[in-house]
Order: sequence, then structure tokens, then C-alpha cells
Amino acid sequence: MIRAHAADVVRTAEEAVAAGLPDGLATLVARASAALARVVGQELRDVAGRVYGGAVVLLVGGGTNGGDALHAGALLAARGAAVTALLATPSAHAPGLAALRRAGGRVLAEDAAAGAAGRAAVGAADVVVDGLLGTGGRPGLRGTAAVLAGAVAAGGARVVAVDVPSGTDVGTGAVPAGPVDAGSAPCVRADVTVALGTAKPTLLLPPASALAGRVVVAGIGLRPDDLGAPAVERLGAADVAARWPRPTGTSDKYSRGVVGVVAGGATYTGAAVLATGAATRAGAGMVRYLGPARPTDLVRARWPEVVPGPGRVQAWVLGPGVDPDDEEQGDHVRAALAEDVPCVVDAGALPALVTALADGARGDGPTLLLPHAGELARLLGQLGTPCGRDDVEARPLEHARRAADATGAVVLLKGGTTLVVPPGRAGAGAVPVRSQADGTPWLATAGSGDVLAGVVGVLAAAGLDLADAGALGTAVHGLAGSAASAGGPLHAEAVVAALPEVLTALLEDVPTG
Ligand SMILES: NC(=O)C1=CN([C@@H]2O[C@H](COP(=O)(O)OP(=O)(O)OC[C@H]3O[C@@H](n4cnc5c(N)ncnc54)[C@H](O)[C@@H]3O)[C@@H](O)[C@H]2O)[C@@H](O)CC1
Ligand SMILES: Nc1ncnc2c1ncn2[C@@H]1O[C@H](COP(=O)(O)OP(=O)(O)O)[C@@H](O)[C@H]1O
Ligand SMILES: [K+]
Repeated sequence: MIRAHAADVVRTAEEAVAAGLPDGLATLVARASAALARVVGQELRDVAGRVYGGAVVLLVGGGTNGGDALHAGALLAARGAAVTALLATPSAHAPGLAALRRAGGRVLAEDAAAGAAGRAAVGAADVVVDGLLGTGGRPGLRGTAAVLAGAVAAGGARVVAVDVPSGTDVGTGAVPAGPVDAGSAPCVRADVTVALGTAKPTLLLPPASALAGRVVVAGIGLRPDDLGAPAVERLGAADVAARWPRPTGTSDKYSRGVVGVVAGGATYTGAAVLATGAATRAGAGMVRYLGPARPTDLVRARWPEVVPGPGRVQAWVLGPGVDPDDEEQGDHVRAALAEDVPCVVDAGALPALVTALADGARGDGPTLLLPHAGELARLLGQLGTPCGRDDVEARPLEHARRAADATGAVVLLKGGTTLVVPPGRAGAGAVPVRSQADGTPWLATAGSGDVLAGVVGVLAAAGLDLADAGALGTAVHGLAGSAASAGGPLHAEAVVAALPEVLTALLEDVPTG
């Protein structure tokens, strides 16, 4: 599990710990820079074969983030690395500068750093340490910082970011607009980010999360009680396994959960086969399918265990491959939405959900929406706050939250990184935003979302909170996609086929709760 806390929460937690330390914040900076130096040392060994003689360039802003970089540079210089600090501001963290100079490191003041000497140093670096901005940074690099980030983007060095990739919006994960070239860049792209104390939201939230690289969380002694609930979290395999529902000796198919699926139609028959197949392969107690004769016949031929026709269910999956103009399927969707059971609403059923909410025709159960960026933009338009797909992709959390707040539903926004956003603000007792990135870009293929809907439906029918159902389903869908791909193309049916083995491997060796 990676947990991310907002900058102000982290600052308060740092101050609380520092108040009990003789050297206060300086001790936390020392812990942070020691952890940073360890990671940079590993990267140096990887790139240059050893630390001694390796070329390290520090990009240093005016705050404590730059101080962390300078102190880490001092530790590496003491181990024989050739360390050069490039200052992006007229002044930098004084104790850090003194430590680096004492250890034999070189310091280039802002003018030299921004010119040929700085470019040459970046060009010769094995590893660049980004200490331009941390949690005190405003998004968007300017001036010398932007020039240095541009030189790094044009070069070939391994980049280790201190705490966050500088220039990204720490709280929202937004990435400032601007050209990235040798002359300038609005933010840094890192290969590794060393998060100090806890991760920050920008490391888990798209689009900035793509600039963080591998995230290493380094403990600096912050207390969990001071940090409280995270703003964003990412479940790991063990977290998914621990929460995945398992049958017991007294389970039967009904107690495990019956999933009802309204998917496909006379034209789009594949979605019906994929969604019901995913639900059976992900371990539903039973799957019911509602639809016209043709997809019903195809589903029965492919999955004999699926039960056609109406009946009681513990959760509905509505909308994969459903044409919003299909009257027969529209009737099934509306009737299902009116029931007091959890509904997982995808694709063609999203407009019907908005209508049902406006008409007071949604039953009492909780609702989970599964839009991709284009569908979320259309949904927000229907809810009276129109926007484009580009707006959703630039600020996905903001838009998913807007839809969650307007509908009262949990919103699962699909993409390379999928966000699961519950309605209401984060706070005591609130479920954090979840961010999962377990899949492969090969999952961007037709029918892949139909498989996700089936998997999530199983968890909803088993009685999981829908925010958990969304995150767990996304994680397993991603893992099954990776297994089906093995680095090459996949088709949606192969993701269905991979589900049982992926789940078996995941659930192995994890004690039942
Ligand atoms: N406070 C603590 O106890 C600890 C802090 N740590 C480090 O300290 C960082 C936070 O340090 P600071 O609060 O000094 O913040 P930063 O290091 O992010 O720097 C903020 C400074 O940069 C300026 N600035 C902000 N946005 C800018 C922009 N877009 N362009 C140019 N200048 C800009 C601000 O005016 C301010 O002077 C953390 O990210 C972490 O790296 C760690 O050492 C752990 C302990
Ligand atoms: N670049 C990507 N990397 C990883 N997963 C992706 C990527 N793009 C899309 N996906 C995943 O693939 C699925 C696509 O779903 P969707 O867009 O609904 O497709 P369809 O409607 O064709 O089934 C989602 O689960 C999404 O998260
Ligand atoms: K940084």
C-alpha cells in the first residue's frame, strides 16, 4: 500500500515530531537526506557501476527540498562521488551548502548554473537529483529552474526526484502546460522519486503520476496518528488479497452473491459474453443475464453456468455494450436501477442513471459509475457542468469528484491509472481516493472495460463497499491484463481467461481474515 497525504498535513506531522527532537527539523532533514543518498547511491551503482567517481548533479531550489539534495550530495561526495550543485535561486539552504562544500562538492551559482557550465555538468551527469521544489512549491517551473529542467529533459542522466517531481501540482497531480525541450521545461520527469515520510498526492494522481517514476517511500519518523487518513492511496497485491471475498464452509451460491448483468444487445453481443464471462471467472456465486435472444444464446453457448432471465440479485452490472436507444435493454436498466441493490453502471447505462436520479427513480442501494474520460465528460454535460474529454484528462480527480458529488455515487474513472473517487470530501472516517495502476497499456483495447465491469460486479454482489469493489476489481483486472499480455498484444477475452489463475496466485498464502 502506498499512502499519500496532503502537504499541509505532512507539515503539521513534521512539526509535531520535530518538537520532540533536540535538533528539531534539522534531524528530519538529516534522515531525509540519508535516505535520499542511499537511493542515489543505488542508482549510481546501476548506471556507473559504483558510487566512487560517479558524476552527480544536484538541481537546488531555495527551500528545504534543495537542502535535502545538498545534504545528500555531501554524503555522496564523502563516498567519492563527483558532486556538482546547480543553484536555481540567488540563495540556497545554508547548512546544506556548507556541508556539501566541506565534503568537497562543487557549487555553481545561479548565473553559471543557467549557462554553459550548468549544461555541461548536466550533460556529463550519471544521476541528476531534482531538489528544485518540494511540498512548498507552486506548480510550474520558471526562470533558471525551468532552464535546468529543460537541460535534464534533453540529457540522458537517471533522474531522482526529492519528494516530488518539481513543478507538478503537489495536491492535485496537475501538470503545467509548456514546451519541454533543451531550453526549458515546466516540470521535471523523474525515473525515481524518494517520498519523504509519506507519499504526496501528485505521486499517485494522473497526469503527474506518470512523471514520478518508481516511488520509494523513505521513513523519517513521522507518526501515523499525526498523519491520519491519507488523501489518496494505492492498494498493493497483499491489500487486495486480504480484502478479496472468499467462500467459507457454510457459503452457498446465494450468500456468495448473485450478479445480474444487463449488457450488450441485438447488435453488440460481445459485451454480454465478456461481462458475464468475467463475472463467472472472478468467482461470482451465480450470474444472471438479461438481454435479447441473440446475445442470450451466445452467452449460454459460451458460459453454460450463466442463468438467463430475471430473478433476485445482490448487485447489478448495467450498461456494457448497451445502446442507449435500445428500448428492451433500456427497460431492464431502468427496472434494475429502481431496485434497492448496489448498481455498477457503465457505458450505455450512464445516461439512464442521471435520468433516474433526476426522476427520483433510483432505489436505495449504492451506485458505482465506470466511465472513461470521454464518458465522464458527457456525464458531466448531462449533469449541467459541460466539459471536454481534454479537461477530464488534464484534471481527472477534480472532474471525477464533481460527478461523485453531483450523483452521490462512487466514480471509477478508467484510464492508464484508474481513480476510484467516493462522494464527499476526504476527512475523518472518509474512504480515501484510490489510484490503481496495475495494468498494461495493452489493456486499451475494445471490450476491456466490459471485463472490468463483470469483475467489479462480483465484488459488489459479495457485499463489499463499492469504493473497495472498484479498487479491488481494477487491481485484479490490471493484473489479469498484464498476465494475458506478457508484454505483447492482448484481447479482452484473454483477460477473462487469465482471471482464475491471477486470483489463485493472489489469494495463495494470504491468511483468511
Ligand atoms: N519540514 C520538514 O521537517 C522537512 C522537510 N523536508 C523537505 O522540505 C520540503 C519542503 O520544503 P519547503 O517548505 O522549504 O518548500 P520547497 O523546498 O518546496 O521550496 C519552497 C520555496 O520555493 C519558492 N517557490 C515555490 N514555488 C516556486 C516556483 N514555482 N518557482 C520558484 N520558486 C518557488 C517558495 O517561495 C519557497 O521559498 C519537502 O518537500 C521535503 O523535501 C524534508 O527534509 C523532511 C523534513
Ligand atoms: N493506457 C492504459 N494502460 C492501462 N490500462 C488502460 C489504458 N487505457 C485503458 N486502460 C484500461 O482498459 C479498460 C478500457 O475500458 P473502456 O475504455 O471502457 O473500453 P471498452 O469500452 O472498449 O471496453 C479500462 O479498465 C482502462 O482502465
Ligand atoms: K523535487
